[in-house]
Amino acid sequence: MLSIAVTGAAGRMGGRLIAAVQESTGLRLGAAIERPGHPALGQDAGTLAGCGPLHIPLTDDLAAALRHCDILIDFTFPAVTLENARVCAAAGKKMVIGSTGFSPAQRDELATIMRDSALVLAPNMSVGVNACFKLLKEAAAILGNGFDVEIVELHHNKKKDAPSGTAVRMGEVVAEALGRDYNQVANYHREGLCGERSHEEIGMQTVRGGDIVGEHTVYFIGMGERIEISHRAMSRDMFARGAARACLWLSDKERGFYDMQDVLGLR
Ligand SMILES: NC(=O)C1=CN([C@@H]2O[C@H](COP(=O)(O)OP(=O)(O)OC[C@H]3O[C@@H](n4cnc5c(N)ncnc54)[C@H](OP(=O)(O)O)[C@@H]3O)[C@@H](O)[C@H]2O)C=CC1
Ligand SMILES: O=C(O)C1=N[C@H](C(=O)O)C[C@H](O)C1
Repeated sequence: MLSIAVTGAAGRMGGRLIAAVQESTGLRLGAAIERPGHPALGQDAGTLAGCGPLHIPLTDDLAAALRHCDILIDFTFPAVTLENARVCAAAGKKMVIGSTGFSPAQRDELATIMRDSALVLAPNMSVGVNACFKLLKEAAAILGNGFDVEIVELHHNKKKDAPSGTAVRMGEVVAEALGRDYNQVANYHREGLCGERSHEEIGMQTVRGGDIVGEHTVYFIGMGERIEISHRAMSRDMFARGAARACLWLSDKERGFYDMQDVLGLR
């Protein structure tokens, strides 16, 4: 039985992660961590997550919590994740990371911090979105350069990063399949007399509002026809179940930097 620690335990994903861990054969919650000063500190993690008392109070002491845990699941924010990774690396523990919004430099820093351990980092842990990554690669390869690519993502009004990590990964997958450099061709902003669309660019559009869990559509727009590949998340549970699955998959990995394509055998 693997003992799992969850950071950001009182957050939107935190509760779903605790429930998914408790529901997974082979996993049990070992600790739930929140930031120092959080009003939920001391409350029972299971009760907070809505899955009944687990007699595990929320703590702000990650290092102490990790002593009796095997893997940390971290869905927080890049700067917090990097701090948590340092504590994990020092304790020789593995990580499953769902935080989004890492800069390339932060991603490199994470790889350096965790070089002697094993981690799964993925902007989206759902099976559906990971299947979409494969479909997008195939679609881009078939359609080639004859179609303009635009990506639109919709999320709730509390989301802090834009565009979503999933939308960026979708853009990277399509760009790579078309032989383009995503960082050169991504266009995040059109306003005023901005000129005609270049053929190579990939437009990235962000919508924020209400309680939308997460929706992504990639448009391949040609002359006289259009293909749309869409994913709609109806709840956060499949992200959490993906993270639990990643923990089980990591159990026999000593070191390495993986993502959900590895976990799901889609590479
Ligand atoms: N990979 C995937 O499949 C998915 C990824 N995500 C990503 O997960 C991340 C979190 O999303 P969401 O749950 O909606 O965000 P929330 O803001 O609801 O949750 C983040 C939690 O982390 C807490 N926190 C802040 N600092 C620390 C700290 N030092 N130690 C422990 N906890 C801390 C926050 O506390 P406080 O609010 O008080 O600051 C909050 O409770 C985002 O980056 C999001 O994009 C989301 C869904 C799926
Ligand atoms: O913040 C969220 O909510 C989500 N974030 C992830 C992302 O940025 O891609 C995944 C999911 O769409 C929900």
